[in-house]
Amino acid sequence: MENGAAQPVIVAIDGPSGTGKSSTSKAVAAQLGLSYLDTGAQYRAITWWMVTNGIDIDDPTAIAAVAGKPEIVSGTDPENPTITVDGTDVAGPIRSQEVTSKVSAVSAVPEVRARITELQRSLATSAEKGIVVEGRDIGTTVLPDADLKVFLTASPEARAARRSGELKSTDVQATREALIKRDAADSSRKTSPLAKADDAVEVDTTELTLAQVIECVVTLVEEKRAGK
Ligand SMILES: Nc1ncnc2c1ncn2[C@@H]1O[C@H](COP(=O)(O)OP(=O)(O)OP(=O)(O)O)[C@@H](O)[C@H]1O
Ligand SMILES: Nc1ccn([C@@H]2O[C@H](COP(=O)(O)O)[C@@H](O)[C@H]2O)c(=O)n1
Repeated sequence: MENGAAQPVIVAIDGPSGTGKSSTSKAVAAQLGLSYLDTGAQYRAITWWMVTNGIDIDDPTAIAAVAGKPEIVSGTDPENPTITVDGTDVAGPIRSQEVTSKVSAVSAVPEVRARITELQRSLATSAEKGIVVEGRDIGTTVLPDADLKVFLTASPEARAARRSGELKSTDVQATREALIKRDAADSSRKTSPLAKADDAVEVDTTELTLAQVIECVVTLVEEKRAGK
């Protein structure tokens, strides 16, 4: 560019539950001065709205009929990501066990995905310096032209141990089963399933510390920017 300013860079980070997408994406965005978008939080927010408004989660037609109603707003500062529904801060409630157990059913409804995908694209294109967007279908569907695509993986055992530590739960086996069940639902849905894009760089984080994963992704972004 003429004034020497860096071009905005779009980074897509996908992968199954508990692979470190949120922790990594937030830190990479903060280090590089980019915006950050947690797309899982958006699907959780619309699920929270459905539950709060008594919509039958087992009825995709009922979900589709109201998918356009809630106004979901995501704040994209990696130091302070926010999420509101119709003006209410839902950052806490969207992490409830009830929302976690229902989000895969809601996110499988095509009308929900169309609505949320539109929001995601609009936030990505308006991020002045660029953005790190994390989810399940970012590299394959939402932002197929992203400058860098990363697909994080980790063994179910490592992911369950991490998640149990976070939730202060001692039942690692139950956590492992819940993760596997959610991944299976997210991977088998018809519309934009959880999948690795053909041109994504796969990073197995099982034996890596969070700091090592962050460093790896920052290096990948810097290499892209340098045209390597
Ligand atoms: N490489 C790592 N080593 C150890 N712990 C990690 C690593 N990466 C992430 N964690 C921890 O694992 C937990 C899950 O990480 P995180 O929420 O970032 O995963 P996620 O892929 O975004 O999960 P989900 O899709 O379910 O939201 C967090 O407590 C985080 O601190
Ligand atoms: N791009 C995405 C992101 C998320 N989902 C759905 O949301 C659920 C919650 O995601 P978390 O990352 O917050 O755990 C996830 O299980 C998916 O059902 C999605 O479909 N697409």
